[in-house]
Parts: sequence; structure tokens; C-alpha cells
Amino acid sequence: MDMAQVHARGLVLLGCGKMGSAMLQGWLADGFPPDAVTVLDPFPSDWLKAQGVRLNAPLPAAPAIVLVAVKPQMMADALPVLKPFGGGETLFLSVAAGTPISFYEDVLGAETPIIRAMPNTPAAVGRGITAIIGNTYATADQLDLADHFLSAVGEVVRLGDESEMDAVTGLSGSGPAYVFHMVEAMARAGMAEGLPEALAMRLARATVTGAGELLYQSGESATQLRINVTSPNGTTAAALDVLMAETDGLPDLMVRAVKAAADRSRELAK
Ligand SMILES: NC(=O)C1=CN([C@@H]2O[C@H](COP(=O)(O)OP(=O)(O)OC[C@H]3O[C@@H](n4cnc5c(N)ncnc54)[C@H](OP(=O)(O)O)[C@@H]3O)[C@@H](O)[C@H]2O)C=CC1
Ligand SMILES: O=C(O)[C@@H]1CCC=N1
Repeated sequence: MDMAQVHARGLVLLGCGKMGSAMLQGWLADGFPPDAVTVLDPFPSDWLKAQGVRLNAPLPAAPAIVLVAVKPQMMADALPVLKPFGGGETLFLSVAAGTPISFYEDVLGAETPIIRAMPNTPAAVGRGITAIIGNTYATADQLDLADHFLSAVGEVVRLGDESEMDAVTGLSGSGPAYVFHMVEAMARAGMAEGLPEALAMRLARATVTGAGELLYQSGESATQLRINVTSPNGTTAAALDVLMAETDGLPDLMVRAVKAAADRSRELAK
């Protein structure tokens, strides 16, 4: 299916909160026509109202894609409105954490093309990463179509097995929050060393965004970039001795944090 056909058939977005609007923002910035998008959301934000999309309007007859972006806990209430599109040519693309493909097959019919995706919020600035996996009814063309759409908001990786989705959720889906929390923690640490709050936050924020951009632009590995900062017997080495401690260091803490997120994803599936 080419883009002209996708525009003509339309795209439906079920739930336009933080993730739905991050992705919509990316697509509109990429040139997707707002009047080809129908959004269903009971309490649309002011941002959404200003985008020129068809808001809580009648649904198109056979949308090319339905993007499901409601919370897993709302899914059973929200999804049935889309049942008429099940088992047809509409591709369902869901970003809901912990909601397995089998759930959609049960509600929409087993012969519905469904792609489960796990994006992250940097999609709003075109720098997300989304992992996808389709069911047996999702054709190669439909996987390419999802890949094309999601590439407008960042990188796309295809998984070999749906069971990988819980770990992906714990790593990249939730991951931006870990980085934002690191900024908070670094700023607090700077304040503990005597800096005023605003200066500490400015330094922490610029350090993390600058380091992220360096990692993005340079061809070097994260390990080499870390080594480049670390003078022998200098200040960074002193800090890394603490962060890389075998027990209670950052690697240990990160294993526990990502495991907690992945476990929660598995729990949501029950
Ligand atoms: N936030 C993130 O970083 C990521 C989130 N996800 C997944 O994306 C999904 C959405 O998460 P997020 O955007 O954070 O959550 P939000 O609560 O911000 O967004 C969900 C939206 O769906 C709306 N909604 C509730 N009920 C219905 C309904 N019956 N029909 C249509 N819309 C409805 C909500 O409205 P109201 O607020 O008024 O209830 C809200 O605007 C979740 O499944 C989550 O697992 C995936 C990857 C990353
Ligand atoms: O916290 C959550 O459940 C969602 C899924 C990944 C990021 N946010």
C-alpha cells in the first residue's frame, strides 16, 4: 500500500495521551495530513485540539491503520469500539505495555493483522526507538508499512519473538525515565556539593543531553567515550569506582530496575 492510499483510507488513533501525542506530533511534523487522522480520546488536550485532526468524529469506513495507545488497564473498555475493523484489511498497531497479541486476537478476531510495538517518548522529537512484532496475519507489506510510520519518529527494530517485548519495555520503553531520573539525581548530588539548585540542574541537564548527543553523533562505543573522559587517577576514575562497584553499583541497580519493569510487563499480561 502506498502513502496516497494510506492518506485516503485514513489513520485512527485510539487514546491520545503522552505516547499517542508523542507519535502524532512526529507524524504531523513528517507531513502526514491532519485531516486523514481520526482521534478518539474522551478528554482531548489543548495541544490535540489545535492540530486540525478529526477529533472524536465518525470513523472512516476502512482505515489503513489503527494505532491503539490507551493504557493497558483501559484496553478492555476502549478496544471494542474498533471491533468492526477486525478481520479485515485494517492493520492494528498497539503500543500498550504488557498487552499480548493474543488479547487483540480474542477481541478483534484471530484473523486480524496485529502488530505489537513498544516505542518511547523521544518519538516526539523524532528520536524514539520502537520494537515491533506482528502476528501471523500481519503481512510483510503491513510490517513494512508499520516500519515506515514508526521510522518517522525514530529507529525501528524487529523482534524475533513476542517474549522479548517485556525486556524491551524494561529497557527502552521505560528507559527515558531512568535517564531523566539520573538528571534529577546528578543535580541533587551537585547541590550536596554546595551548588545552588538552578545551577546544579542546568549543569546536570546540559551534561546528559550533551553526552547523549555525543554518543549519537560520534561513531565511538559508549565504553570508549567513557574512557575518553577518564584521566588515570583523576576525578572521573574516583566517581566511577563508586558507580561501578560490584555490589550496589550502577550495573547492579540497573539490572534490578529493568527486571522490575519487565516483571511488571509480564504481570500486566495476566
Ligand atoms: N508513556 C510512555 O513512555 C509509553 C507508553 N506506552 C504505552 O502507551 C499507552 C498510553 O500510555 P500513555 O500515553 O503514557 O498514557 P496516557 O494516560 O497519557 O494516555 C492514554 C490516553 O487514552 C485516553 N483514553 C482513556 N480511555 C479511553 C477510551 N475509552 N477511548 C479513547 N481514549 C481513551 C486517556 O484519556 P484520559 O486521560 O482522559 O483518561 C489518555 O488521553 C499505554 O498502553 C502504555 O503502556 C508505550 C511506550 C512508552
Ligand atoms: O510505564 C509504563 O507502563 C509505560 C510503558 C513503557 C513506558 N511507559
